[in-house]
Amino acid sequence: MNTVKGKTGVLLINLGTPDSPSVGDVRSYLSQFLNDPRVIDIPWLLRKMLVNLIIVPFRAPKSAKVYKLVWTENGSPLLYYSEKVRELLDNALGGDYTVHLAMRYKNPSIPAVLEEMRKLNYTRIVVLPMFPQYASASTGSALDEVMRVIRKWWVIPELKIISQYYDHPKFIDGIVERATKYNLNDYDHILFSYHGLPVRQVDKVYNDGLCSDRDCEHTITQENQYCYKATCYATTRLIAERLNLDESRYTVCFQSRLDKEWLEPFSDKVVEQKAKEGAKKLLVFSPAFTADCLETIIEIGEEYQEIFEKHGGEKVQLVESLNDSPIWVECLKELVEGK
Ligand SMILES: C=CC1=C(C)c2cc3[nH]c(cc4nc(cc5[nH]c(cc1n2)c(C)c5CCC(=O)O)C(CCC(=O)O)=C4C)c(C)c3C=C
Ligand SMILES: [Fe+2]
Ligand SMILES: [Fe+2]
Repeated sequence: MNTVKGKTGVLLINLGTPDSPSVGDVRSYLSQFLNDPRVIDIPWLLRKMLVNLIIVPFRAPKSAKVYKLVWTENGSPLLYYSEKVRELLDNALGGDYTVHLAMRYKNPSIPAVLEEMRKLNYTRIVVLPMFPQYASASTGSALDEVMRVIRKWWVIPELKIISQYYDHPKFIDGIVERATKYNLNDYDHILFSYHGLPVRQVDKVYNDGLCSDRDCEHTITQENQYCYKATCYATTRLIAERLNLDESRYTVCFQSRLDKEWLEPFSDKVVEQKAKEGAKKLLVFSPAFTADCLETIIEIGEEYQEIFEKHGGEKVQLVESLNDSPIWVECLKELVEGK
């Protein structure tokens, strides 16, 4: 996009996806992603060795196979839906705003999109990552990259940064609306499966002590308001309340772990446990993902289905992400307008 309608530029940011599902493109994506110190937060030399010599070479061919499964004629679902949302939000906001889209990793890149925005001389820029719950590895990294670029500009316009919005009424409405497609009573148990994080990353939110010293499963306070674990549980409580779900009917869990010391309970283990307890049908919400992607379509929709069947279950039903739903666009519009 190289024309400007209004005085405010909105920068939507999502995580990013490989340029294609080829092994080379997946390797290049994983390399950029996992060399980010906010993602693999270990000392520089150790990260370089671990990521470039072990994780990426072994993971790239395996991930490429899975990316081939998720790829459609429109390309990566994550990029496809993010671009649709950009277009819908641009229309919804009207003439005073122009909406741009960038990806934290690969393309369209944050530096390239910001350079386009710089040349448009906006009075104000609103930065809006498409992650409802703050995590340093997602929102923090996207904002870090935006600031790294903008700090070099001669003219720094008015900036508004939106760090999280897990409790925005329209975000919750959007997920509740997705659930209306399903009869909750048809399911033996419901999972709220969030992308996982290393435990040490949530611990770093606190000035002293650990996440486990707090009651992040049950309360949100000024101190834990940016703890990803606390906001995932808070998101779940807000959705469950609206769906009249008793606590005994659902489990919060964390998926996509890279090693053992990640947030628990692990989603794959909960799926297995529920099958062993006799559950036949599971419904799975994934409220950390605003667009369907590899982690929802394949990990939940296919890999968890296999695990569940192997242990006696029948159906794992994924609740579709917000994707390009009108309520999600309204939510983003209200966030930009400061509502
Ligand atoms: C909620 C948002 C996300 C957080 C927080 C996050 C943290 C995080 N992720 C990895 C490692 C991988 N994630 C991968 C894919 C992926 N991750 C997110 C979102 C968050 N990640 C999305 C939306 C996707 C899907 C992208 C797509 O193209 O569909 C992958 C790549 C896939 C694979 O090889 O399995 C990796 C690797 C870490 C290490 C981390 C925090 C420390
Ligand atoms: Fe991830
Ligand atoms: Fe916490």
